[in-house]
Amino acid sequence: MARTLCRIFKGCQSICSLPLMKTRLHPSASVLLRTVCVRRMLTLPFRFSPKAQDFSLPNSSWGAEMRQLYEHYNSQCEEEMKGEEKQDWAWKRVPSYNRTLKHATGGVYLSKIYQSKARFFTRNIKEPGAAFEYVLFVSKDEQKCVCIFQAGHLLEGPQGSLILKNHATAFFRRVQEEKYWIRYVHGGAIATMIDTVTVTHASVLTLLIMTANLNINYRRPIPLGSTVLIDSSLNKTEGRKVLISCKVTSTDGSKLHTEATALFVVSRLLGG
Ligand SMILES: CCCCCCCC/C=C\CCCCCCCC(=O)SCCNC(=O)CCNC(=O)[C@H](O)C(C)(C)COP(=O)(O)OP(=O)(O)OC[C@H]1O[C@@H](n2cnc3c(N)ncnc32)[C@H](O)[C@@H]1OP(=O)(O)O
Repeated sequence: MARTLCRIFKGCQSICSLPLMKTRLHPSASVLLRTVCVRRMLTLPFRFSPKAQDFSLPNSSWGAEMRQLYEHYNSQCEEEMKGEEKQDWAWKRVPSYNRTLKHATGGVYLSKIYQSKARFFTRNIKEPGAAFEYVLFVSKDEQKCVCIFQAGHLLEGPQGSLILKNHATAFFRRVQEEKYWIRYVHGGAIATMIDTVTVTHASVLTLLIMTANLNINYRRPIPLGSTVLIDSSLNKTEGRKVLISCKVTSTDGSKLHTEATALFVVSRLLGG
């Protein structure tokens, strides 16, 4: 018992010594310190063990569209990193792990307590491409975040028909044929991705936040297996509140699938 408590204490000490934890907001938390945030983001990968698997890297399940978009944004990151001035990047890919606590330096003691069957919700399916396949990029000025999301078969929601209304007769004749049905992504899965993207965006701006409100309008269903873009933009910050809006569109931007606003509240620990 005493040894366990000692371990917990040491674990807390080492976690609190992370650069992340050293960052403090002004008590009012109304001013978001851009320079601090940029420095934090640039040092992000070093807080994690090199053994951790980064799930935001391409894998065999990625379709052509997903790869193409990844190359597009990733090349913008690389271009900026080629130069001597490493801080002058336009976009940065956000690494993604399935066990944040385990792989965060110093987090080992905490993860032992939870004996770590715990997995990050969007990264808890082993089979690549089966569920949430995504990669996030944040922009240099921290006002924008973009996510390329490929929705896997385990995210099945409602079913719909490929047949247009004016072809209804043909549709009813062939209603038995499976090929006339299409599966769409579950609304809860879409909400999860919106929460993930907007919370990541808000995390770039400040620390220790919670989603307080998520308001979603589903405009057009997302076909299962398809790739979409999730764009988030900062609306405003007000005291401890960070308001972000988000759109889910087709990859060419022509179809609006979902739009949302999210409110995050900074923890009282930081916000006073
Ligand atoms: C290179 C990149 C680097 C970044 C890398 C980062 C990676 C990150 C990636 C991955 C990690 C992400 C992990 C995923 C997590 C996903 C997010 C979630 O799922 S969070 C779980 C669901 N949310 C909850 O369980 C909250 C439960 N609610 C609460 O705990 C409290 O209600 C809380 C904290 C939200 C607020 O409580 P109070 O006591 O601190 O604050 P009060 O005084 O109530 O509110 C403060 C202000 O906010 C307004 N407010 C609060 N709730 C509101 C609401 N629902 N609607 C509108 N306004 C609200 C209030 O009216 C008040 O406004 P006035 O200051 O008076 O102007």
